[in-house]
Amino acid sequence: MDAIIQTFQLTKKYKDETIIKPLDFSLKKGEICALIGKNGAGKSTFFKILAGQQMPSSGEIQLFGKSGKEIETAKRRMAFMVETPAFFPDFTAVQNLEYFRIQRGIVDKKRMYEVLEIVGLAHEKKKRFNDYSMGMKQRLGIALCLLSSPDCLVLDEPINGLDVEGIMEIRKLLRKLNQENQITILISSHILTELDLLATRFVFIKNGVIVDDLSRELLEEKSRKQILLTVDDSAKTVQLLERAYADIQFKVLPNQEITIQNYVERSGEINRLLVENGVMVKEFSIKVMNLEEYFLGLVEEDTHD
Ligand SMILES: Nc1ncnc2c1ncn2[C@@H]1O[C@H](COP(=O)(O)OP(=O)(O)OP(=O)(O)O)[C@@H](O)[C@H]1O
Repeated sequence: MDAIIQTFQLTKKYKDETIIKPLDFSLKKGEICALIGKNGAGKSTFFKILAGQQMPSSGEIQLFGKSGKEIETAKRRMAFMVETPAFFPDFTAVQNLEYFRIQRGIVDKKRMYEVLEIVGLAHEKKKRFNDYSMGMKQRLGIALCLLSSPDCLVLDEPINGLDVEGIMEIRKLLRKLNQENQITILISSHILTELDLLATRFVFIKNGVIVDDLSRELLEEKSRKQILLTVDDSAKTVQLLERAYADIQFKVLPNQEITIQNYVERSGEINRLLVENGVMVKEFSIKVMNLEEYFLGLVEEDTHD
C-alpha cells in the first residue's frame, strides 16, 4: 500500500456553498506534493479536513489505507502544520517542545534534542521563542511536527512571510526530511518559484476542484511550452482554432496576441491552418512557461478550457 492519503468524493459545504467539490486525491509514499490554488480555492479547508479539524460533508478519507475508526491510529503517523503553532513567547525552544511533548504523551525526552538538531536549531535551543526570526519560528513548528516521528507532513503555507534566507532554510530542511528521513510531504504555498524548486508533483485546485495533477516530469515535458501568436484578427483565429480542435486551450491577450497551451507539437499545422484561412500571422513562437505562468493559464477565469 503506497498511498498515504486517499480521498474519495470528499466534499465540504459551508451553509449553501460547496467549498470542496467531490474530490479524489491520493498522496503517494515518497512524494513532495504541492497543492496550488488561488486564495479561497479550498487548500486550507482540505488540509483541515485531513487533520481532523473540520468534518467533511460527505466522502471518505483513508490514511495509510485505514478509514473509519482505524483512522485515528493511522493519523499518529502524520503531522500537520495547518495553523501557526501556539508557542509560548517567553519559553525557550526546549521549554516549548517540552510542553507539547508532555501534552502529547511522548515519553522519549531525547527526541526533542534530535528534532532540534534536524531542523538546525540545536545551537539556539535556549533562546526565547520571541527572539527567534520568522524562519526559526517556522523551523520550530516543523520540529514540533517531527516530535512524533511521522511518516508524512502536511504543511499549509510553511514559508509564508519568510525572507529569502528563511525560505531557503525551509527548502533545505524539507528536502532533507524527504530524502534522508523518507518523509512524504504535502505542502501548499503561494510562492510558486519555491514550490517549483521543491516539489515532485503538482496538484492544481480551483474552486474546490482538482483541475490538473502532474508529476514534475510531466509538467516539464508537456506543459511548460505554449504557442505564442500575434495575428491581425484574433476573433477569426479563435473561431478557426475552436472549429479545428475541440479541446484546444488558449488565452486571448491584448494586442491581438493569443497563447495556446496545448497542441504545441502541432504548431506547424496550426500555423498553416491560420495562414490558409486568411489570417495574417505576425509572430509565431514557442514560449517556455514557468510554473507561475502555467498556473495562471490554468486558473484564470477567462481561460478557455
Ligand atoms: N469556517 C468557514 N465558514 C464559512 N466559509 C469558510 C470557512 N472557512 C473557509 N471558508 C471559505 O471557504 C473557501 C475556501 O477557503 P480556504 O481557506 O480553504 O482557501 P485557501 O485555498 O486555503 O485560500 P488561501 O490561499 O487564501 O489560504 C473560501 O471562500 C472561504 O471564505
